[in-house]
Order: sequence, then structure tokens, then C-alpha cells
Amino acid sequence: MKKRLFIYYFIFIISTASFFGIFLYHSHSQEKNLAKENITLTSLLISEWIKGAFNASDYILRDIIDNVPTTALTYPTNDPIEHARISQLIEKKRQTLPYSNGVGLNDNKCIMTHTPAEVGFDASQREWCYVPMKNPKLDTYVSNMFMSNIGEMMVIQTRKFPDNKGLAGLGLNLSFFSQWVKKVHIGRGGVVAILDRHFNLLARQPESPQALGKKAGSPILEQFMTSQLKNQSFSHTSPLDGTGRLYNVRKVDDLPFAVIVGLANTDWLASWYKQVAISIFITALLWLMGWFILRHYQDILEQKSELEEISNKDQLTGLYNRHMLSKTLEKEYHRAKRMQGTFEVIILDIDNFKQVNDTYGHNVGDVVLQELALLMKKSIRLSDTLGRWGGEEFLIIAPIKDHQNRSSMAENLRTKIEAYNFTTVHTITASFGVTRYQEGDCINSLIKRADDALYDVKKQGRNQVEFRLS
Ligand SMILES: Nc1nc2c(ncn2[C@@H]2O[C@H](COP(=O)(O)OP(=O)(O)OP(=O)(O)O)[C@@H](O)[C@H]2O)c(=O)[nH]1
Repeated sequence: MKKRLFIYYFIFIISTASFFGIFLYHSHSQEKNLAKENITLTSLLISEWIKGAFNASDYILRDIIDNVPTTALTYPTNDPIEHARISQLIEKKRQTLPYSNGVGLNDNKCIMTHTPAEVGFDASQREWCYVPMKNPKLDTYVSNMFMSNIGEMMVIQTRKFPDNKGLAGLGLNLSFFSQWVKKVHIGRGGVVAILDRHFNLLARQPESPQALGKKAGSPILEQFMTSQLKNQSFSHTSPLDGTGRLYNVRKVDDLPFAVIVGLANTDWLASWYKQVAISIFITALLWLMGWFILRHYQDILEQKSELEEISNKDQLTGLYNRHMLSKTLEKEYHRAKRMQGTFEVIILDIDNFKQVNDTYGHNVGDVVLQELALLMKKSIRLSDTLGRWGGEEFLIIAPIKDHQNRSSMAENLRTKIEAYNFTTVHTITASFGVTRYQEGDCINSLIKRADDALYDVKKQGRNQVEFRLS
């Protein structure tokens, strides 16, 4: 029973651990999905902001192209007044766009005709000029980040004049990009960054001025940039700050930029960690409660079996009491009836026991009863039931195989008792009434027959066995 209880407890432990394990596994993937959704939407939002901003600056470029005649795109100029007017005009238009730090015009050979910096500068080696000029189908173009003549990191957006006659370009410094990343809050350990397609870092939140303009690529990013994917989520530990994060990286459609949004694992897992702590607490509590219940149940079982033992046994001799003998008789009776078998009932009574008490005292009488009980216990088979029927009377229920032959058990016992040397009294004898279950018997008739047989033995002089079947 004890072993079975421990098996139940073990199953309980495994079940609760599995339940909370599955629960935590599910809530972990739920939190992860939520975090992924969060960073995916944030990267989409920033990418839409960037696209919107470049659309706005493209309007300014279109406006400039509409208002500047292509004949003005010459270097050196032959009309300084007109040159100054156009320079003023394009500068005025630029000022409508915050974060732009320069506007310029180029002829079809990429020589700068109008610029607040260096008029006549040959930009044919600059990506922002030679790429669109060499590609007639490309009306507008946005460059990767580069270092300008005046040592400023910037990006240039260009739009070509009709018939490839030249182009207008707007320079945007990196604060143009910072404004977007500053607008989003992505947890305490989160990071938002914008890179160009050469993996130059254009903006980062939290700020990291020394990293701006430097390469911030990684094998995962490089693989993503060359893939067909528009956005991708992945887990990664930043080599910059050693923080583990869930990232979403997104290409900004037609522009040469990528937005990276990273949510620190400690942030998106914060509520899950709470669930883990609560689950551990509840599991420990359940296990503890289970343990106490188990121990309590064990105590109850032990007490129950002790009580059963007490209620079934005779206190003086340690043999079964009359109550238990009656139960056993009932059981044997039904078994014999069902199986068409039989069993023997032996009632034995100490001869002249009153004299023992009267001569030696009640305590000696008790010892005699105990010694007799022990002697009989040693003499019966395991399948027999021996008990104290009352006073100095004992009863034995002995299942037997043979219907015909009378067993020698009672006679053997009688001679053993007669021969035994009891403490103080030395010799006692006992009389035996024996019967056997037969068809048509009930328990009362059985007991009565054995009793009658015993009575007759007493009458006939005691210390004998009387076997009776009718
Ligand atoms: N010491 C002791 N004596 C008991 C106990 N139970 C019954 N007796 C005594 O057993 C004796 C039975 O006496 P009787 O019924 O007269 O029978 P007997 O003297 O054995 O005579 P027969 O049975 O006719 O041989 C009584 O003196 C009871 O007090 C017990 O638990 N301890």
C-alpha cells in the first residue's frame, strides 16, 4: 500500500510538472509571437515613415526640375545673374525640408553647376550621379551613405532632368534618419537601427555616435539583404552590447535602406518570467500539499490497520477474538458451500480451569492461557484459524480436503497439551468437541454440534476428543 501511495505521488508530480511544462511552453511561444508581431509592426512603421519622407523630398526635386531650365545646367556659367537666381531658388526650396543639408544641380557629365559647396566639382565618380546618369530608365535615385567633400556623412536623393540633361540632388544628413528611430520606444533593452545596403549604420536608438557610419553588418543581415525576403525575424546576441534580442529586419521597399528593430529577451520575456515564478510556486505548493496529504493518509492507514488488529485480536493471548472467528467462520462456510468443500470446527475447553485460578490465582491462570495459546499456535497449519472463543474456550477452523477421513488434528493437540509442562501448574488437560461442515449446515448448527460434543466429553470425564457429524 505504501509503495502504491508513493507511485501515485510520483504520477502526481510528473502530471503537475508536465502540465506546467506544457503551459509554460505554450505561453513562451505566445509571448514570442506577440513580440515578433510588435517588432514587425514597428519596423513596418519606420519603413513607411522613411518612404513618406523620401516621397516628400522627391516633390521638392520635381519642383526644382520644373522651375529650372536645362539650359542653366552649364559650367562655367555664362549668366552669373541667372546662376545666382537659380541658386537662391533651389536653396529656398531646400529649406522647406528639415534635415536636408544641401541642394545641387549637375550637368549630364556630373559636373556640379549649382551648389553651396564647390561649383565645378566633378561628381562622375559618385554613386549618386553615375548610377542614374548611366541608366536612362532611372528617373530618381537614392544613394547609400557616403562621406561628403566637407566630411559629413550623408545620403543623396537625386532626380534627373528630362532627356538625361542633368540632375538635381538633395543631401540628407544622418539626423534625417535619427528622427525616426527616436520616435519609437521598444523596451529598456531594445534597439532600433537603420542601415544602408552597404551595412553602414545611419541611425541607432539608444544612441551610439561612435558607431554611426561604421559597418554594422552580420552574416544573418548579409544573407537577408541578398535574399528575396522583405522582412525577417530572428534571435541574435548583439556583439555590440552582448544583449540577446529578438530582431525584425525589413528592407525599405525601393530605397537602399533596412530597418532593424530588436526587442531585448529580458523585455519580451518579463511577463513570462513572472508566469514561470508563479508556476514554480504553485507546483511546489501542490507537491508540498500532496506530500502532506500522502503522509496524513499513510498515518490514517497505519492507524486503521492498528485498529483493525486491535479489534480482531484477543488482548491476553494475542489470538483472534470471537468477532474475528465469527467472520472467518462465515467466510469458510460460504466458500465450502460454493465449492462443495468442507472444513472442521474444533472447540476446546481447558479442564477444571476454575481450580487453577482458585489454587494459583488469576495471574497464573492468565499465564496458562497465554502458554496454551502459544502451544496451539505452533501446532496448527498456516491455513487454519485459531482464536479465543471466550474464557478458557478456544476454537479452530481448519479447511480440509478429505470429506471422508476424520482429521487427527484435535487428538494431536490434546496429547501435546497433556504432555506440555506449564509454568507453575505443570499439567493441564483439555476437552475437544469436533465437527465438520456438511450439506445443509448453517453456522449455528455447526457450532452447536461442536459444543454438544464438547459437553458430552466433559460429562464423560474430560481430556478427550469427541467427533460428531450429527
Ligand atoms: N485467569 C483467567 N481465568 C479466566 C479467564 N476467563 C475465564 N476464566 C476462568 O475460567 C474458569 C472457568 O470455570 P468453569 O466454567 O467452571 O469451568 P472449569 O472450571 O474449567 O470446568 P470444566 O470446564 O467443566 O472442566 C472461571 O473460573 C473463570 O473465571 C481469564 O481470562 N483468565
